[in-house]
Amino acid sequence: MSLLQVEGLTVRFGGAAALDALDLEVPEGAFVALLGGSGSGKSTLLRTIAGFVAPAAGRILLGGVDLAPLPPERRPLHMMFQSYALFPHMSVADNVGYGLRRAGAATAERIRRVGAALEMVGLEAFARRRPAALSGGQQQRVALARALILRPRLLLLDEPLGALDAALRERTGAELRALQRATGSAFLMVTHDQAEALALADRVAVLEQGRVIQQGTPRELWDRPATRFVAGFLGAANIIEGVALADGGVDCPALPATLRPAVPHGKPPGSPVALALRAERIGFGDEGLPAVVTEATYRGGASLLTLRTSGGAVLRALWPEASGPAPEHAVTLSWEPSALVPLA
Ligand SMILES: Nc1ncnc2c1ncn2[C@@H]1O[C@H](COP(=O)(O)OP(=O)(O)OP(=O)(O)O)[C@@H](O)[C@H]1O
Repeated sequence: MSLLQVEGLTVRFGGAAALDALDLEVPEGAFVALLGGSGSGKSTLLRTIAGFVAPAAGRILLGGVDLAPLPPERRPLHMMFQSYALFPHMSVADNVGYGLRRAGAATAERIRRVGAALEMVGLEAFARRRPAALSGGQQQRVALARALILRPRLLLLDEPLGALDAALRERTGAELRALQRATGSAFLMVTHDQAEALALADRVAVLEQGRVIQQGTPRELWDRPATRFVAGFLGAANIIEGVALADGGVDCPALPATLRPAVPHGKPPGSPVALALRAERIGFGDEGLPAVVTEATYRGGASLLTLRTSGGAVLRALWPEASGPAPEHAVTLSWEPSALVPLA
C-alpha cells in the first residue's frame, strides 16, 4: 500500500475547479515529482494535502488514515514553502529547533538534534546567524533542516529549487535527493522543470488542468508517454499523425513502410492515431527517409537538428556530436519501429 493515496480530489475556487477528481499515489520512502505547467494545480494540491485548503470532494489517506478531520498542525507531514518561511528574528539554530521546542523536547535532546540536522545540511558553522545573512541556497537548507528534524513521513516541497541559479540548482537538487535517501521520508516535490523531475524523482506525476494525466517512473513516462501533452512536456518529441488500419497497423503516408510502427494501437480502423517519436531515437544512415536539415542548434555535446522530410513533415532529431550537418545538408533518417509510441 502506498504511503499517500489521493483519490478523486476536487477543489473549487468560486466556480472553477483547480483540482478535478485527481488521483495520486506516493509510495513509502519515495521521491515523487509533481510536474505541470503554470496554473495546472500543483500548489493547490500540496496545500490541500497539508490541510490549508478544504476539498469539495475526494479523500486523502496517509498510511491508510483519512486526513480530513485533522487540522494542518496535526497532520504527520511537513510542508516547505517556496519562500522558505524562516523566522527572520531567530537564529538558524532556533529556526531549525522550532518544531522540537513546540513539541516539548528537552533542551539537551533539542541541542543534539539541531546539531545533527545542521550537520546533515552542511551548515554547522552558521548556527548563530540570522536568515537574512545567508544566501538563497543556504536559507533553503535551513528550511530543509527545519522540516526534516521532525522526521515527517511525508515532506511536501513547493518548488524548493525555484529561487536558485542554474548551477546551484543542479547541485542542490542532488543534495536534496541524497537527504531524501538518508532520512527515508517520502518527498512530494512540485516543479515545472521536466529535466529536474526526470533526474531526481523515483516517480513523476504529470498534472494538466487539475488532473494527474500520467504517473510512473521517469523511464516509463519518457518511453511511453500516454498523451500528446506528456510527450511534448517531457522534451523533444515528434508527433506523427496516422490512420488506424484494420490489420492493427497504422497508415502513415509520411513514412516509408519499413519505418512504420510495430506496436498495436488498439484503435478502430479509420480513426486517427498520433505517434510519439523521441528526437534521440532517430538515427542517421544510408537507407530510410530522406530529409534536409533546416536548422541546427548546439546542445552541449550534441546538435538538435530540425529536418524537413521528403514528404514535407518536420522532425527534430539529435545528432550525437557537437558538430553536426549544417542547414541545407541532405541526410537519411531511420529508427526502430518500436520507437514509435501510439498516444491515447
Ligand atoms: N486562493 C485562490 N483563489 C482563487 N483561485 C485560485 C486560488 N489559488 C489558486 N487558484 C487558481 O487555481 C488554479 C491552480 O493554481 P495553482 O497555484 O495550484 O497552480 P500551479 O500549478 O501551482 O501554478 P504555478 O506553477 O504558476 O505556481 C489556477 O487557475 C489559479 O488561478
